[in-house]
Amino acid sequence: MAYTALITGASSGIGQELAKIHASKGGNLVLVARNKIKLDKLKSELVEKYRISVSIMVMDLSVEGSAQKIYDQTTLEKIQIDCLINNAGFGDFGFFSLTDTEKQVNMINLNIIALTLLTKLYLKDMLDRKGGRIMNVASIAAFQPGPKMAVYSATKAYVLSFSQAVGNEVRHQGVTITALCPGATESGFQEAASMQHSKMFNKAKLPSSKEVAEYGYDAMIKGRSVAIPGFLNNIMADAVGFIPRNWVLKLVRKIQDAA
Ligand SMILES: NC(=O)C1=CN([C@@H]2O[C@H](COP(=O)(O)OP(=O)(O)OC[C@H]3O[C@@H](n4cnc5c(N)ncnc54)[C@H](OP(=O)(O)O)[C@@H]3O)[C@@H](O)[C@H]2O)C=CC1
Ligand SMILES: N[C@@H](C=O)C(=O)O
Repeated sequence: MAYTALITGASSGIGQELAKIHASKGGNLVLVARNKIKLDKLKSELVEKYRISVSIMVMDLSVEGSAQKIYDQTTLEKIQIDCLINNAGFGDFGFFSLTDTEKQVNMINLNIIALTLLTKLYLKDMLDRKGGRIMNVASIAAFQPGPKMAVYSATKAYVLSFSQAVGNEVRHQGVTITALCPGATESGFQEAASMQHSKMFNKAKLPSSKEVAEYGYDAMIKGRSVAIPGFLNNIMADAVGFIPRNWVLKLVRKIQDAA
């Protein structure tokens, strides 16, 4: 029986690439996002190429009750989710006092609430079966506070902390939880976060969504707790623990001011 992965945010970027990787290994898919056209296109491509089963669920995960609806649908269709990838997320660049309140709240609902509830719902079934893989997509932004992306960085710090803690709780029960912490990556993220002109994203060469997805998928299959693509991102994540906190804040602010 093919291994089924549910991937949120599969219509673009890292999530779309994760779907392609899983399909290439013969895995079935449940793809969740808001953009039906993109999901239908990806489904057709993957079914045609790999002869796998692909279900799509068009859902705004920032809306209350959406996680339960997804779980209820896969249960109704008797789709066993062997691998849950909570990838959907977005950022918002700017001073907190000036950002749009609704967008900030939606970010918390998506990046934290939906991720937490989907983990809660599917983890129970995985524990009952004594088997399963979960990947929660955090960020390198999780390792320190982020002036001018204060809420986003805080949501990713939650994802990292939550994933490591629950992963430890279930570590001998056949289920692993991996927190993927990418740095700036080529995807639709920068447009959604109003960072199209950010120097952070206009560097000569950013890793592609495909590269990040390949790294993350491999780490998830190996059951690694934290996966940080990129040598410099790993150095940064480790260094933060040794640098005085106010220095870290000043450094991040300097980077964001240049963004
Ligand atoms: N790119 C980067 O620099 C980095 C990204 N990340 C994280 O990686 C993850 C993937 O982002 P990335 O691929 O880069 O960006 P993209 O913008 O390309 O993809 C984001 C995905 O999330 C989905 N999504 C957004 N809002 C919602 C919503 N309300 N309900 C359901 N799905 C939603 C989008 O689909 P749709 O619009 O169809 O709903 C899309 O498929 C995010 O969690 C992001 O925080 C972490 C570090 C760096
Ligand atoms: N996309 C980046 C934010 O600026 C990140 O999440 O690291």
